[in-house]
Amino acid sequence: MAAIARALTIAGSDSGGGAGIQADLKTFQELGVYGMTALTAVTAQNTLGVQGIYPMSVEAVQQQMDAIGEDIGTDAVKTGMLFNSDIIRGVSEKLVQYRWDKVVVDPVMIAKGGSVLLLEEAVRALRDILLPLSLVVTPNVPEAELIAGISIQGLDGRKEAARIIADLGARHVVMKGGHDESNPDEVIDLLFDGRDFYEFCGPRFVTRHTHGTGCTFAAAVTAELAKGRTVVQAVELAKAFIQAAIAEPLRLGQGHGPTNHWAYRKQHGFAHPTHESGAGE
Ligand SMILES: Nc1ncnc2c1ncn2[C@@H]1O[C@H](COP(=O)(O)OP(=O)(O)OP(=O)(O)O)[C@@H](O)[C@H]1O
Ligand SMILES: Cc1ncc(COP(=O)(O)O)c(N)n1
Repeated sequence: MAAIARALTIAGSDSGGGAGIQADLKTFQELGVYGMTALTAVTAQNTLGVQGIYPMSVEAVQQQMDAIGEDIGTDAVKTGMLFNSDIIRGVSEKLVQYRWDKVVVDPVMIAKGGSVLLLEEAVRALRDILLPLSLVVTPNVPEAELIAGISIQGLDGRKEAARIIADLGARHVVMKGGHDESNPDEVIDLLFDGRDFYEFCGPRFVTRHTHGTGCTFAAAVTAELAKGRTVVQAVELAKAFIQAAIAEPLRLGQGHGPTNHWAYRKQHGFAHPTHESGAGE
C-alpha cells in the first residue's frame, strides 16, 4: 500500500479551471489524495462557454495511462470528457489491462452552454463498453435519459433510469438531482446499488456559479474510494463537498462561474488520513 491514496483522472482540460481535469485535481488535493492525469482533449473554455475543442490521439491517451500503470499505480480512476468512441475504446482497454476496478465514470456529454463534449457516435461505446467496467456511474438527468433511452420525470423517473443503467452493467448508479427541478427547495442525489436506493438530500442553492459541479462531485467520490471508503460513504462525503463548494461561490467570470473547492476544507479542516510522513526512499 502506498503512503498516500492515489487517484487518476482521465478527462479534458478546462482552461477556465472550473471543470474537467482542473476541477478533479483541485478536489483530489483538497481531500488529501495524490492526483494524476491522462488528458483526452484540450478545451478553450471559460465561464461563458467553450470556444474550442482539440481532442488527443488515442495513442497519446493510452500512453499517459501506461505511464501511470507501469510506475506509480493508482487506487481509483475517474473518467470525464472522453469526446469520441475511439478514445472510449482505448481507455477501456487500458482499464482492463491494468485491472483498475475502482472506476468512477462521469458520463460527460454536453457543457452548460450547449457545446458537445461527447460526439453522438460515442454514446453507444460509452454505454456498451465503458459502463460495464465502472464501479460507479454519475449521470445527470439528460445524460441518464440518453443512456437509458427513456424520458425522466421526477424521482420515480430517475429510479426507473437507475435500474436500466444498472442492468447495463454499472455496479452503482448515482442519479444526480441538479437538473430535477420537480423539487424547488432540495437537490436529492439518488444512489442505486442494484438492490437498494439511498437518498442524499441537501438544499437547492439559487446561483449561476455551478460550472464544474458534476466533475467536482465525481472527483470527490473517486478520492474517497481511493482512500478505501465504501461507495455509500464516498457519495455522502462528495455530496457534502459539492454542497460547500456551491454554497460559497468565488464569483469569478461573467457567466457560469466555478465552484469553490476550498470551502469544504474551510468548514471541516484538512484531513490527510493516509499520509505517513517519512515514507519512501
Ligand atoms: N443548485 C444546486 N444546489 C445544490 N446542489 C446542487 C445544485 N446544482 C447541482 N448540485 C449538486 O451538484 C452535483 C452535480 O449535479 P448536477 O445534476 O447539476 O450534475 P451535472 O449536470 O453533471 O453538473 P453540471 O450541471 O455542472 O454539468 C450534484 O451532487 C448535485 O446535488
Ligand atoms: C473539459 C470539461 N469537462 C467536463 C465539463 C462538464 O462540466 P460539469 O462538471 O459542469 O458537467 C466541461 N465543461 N469541460
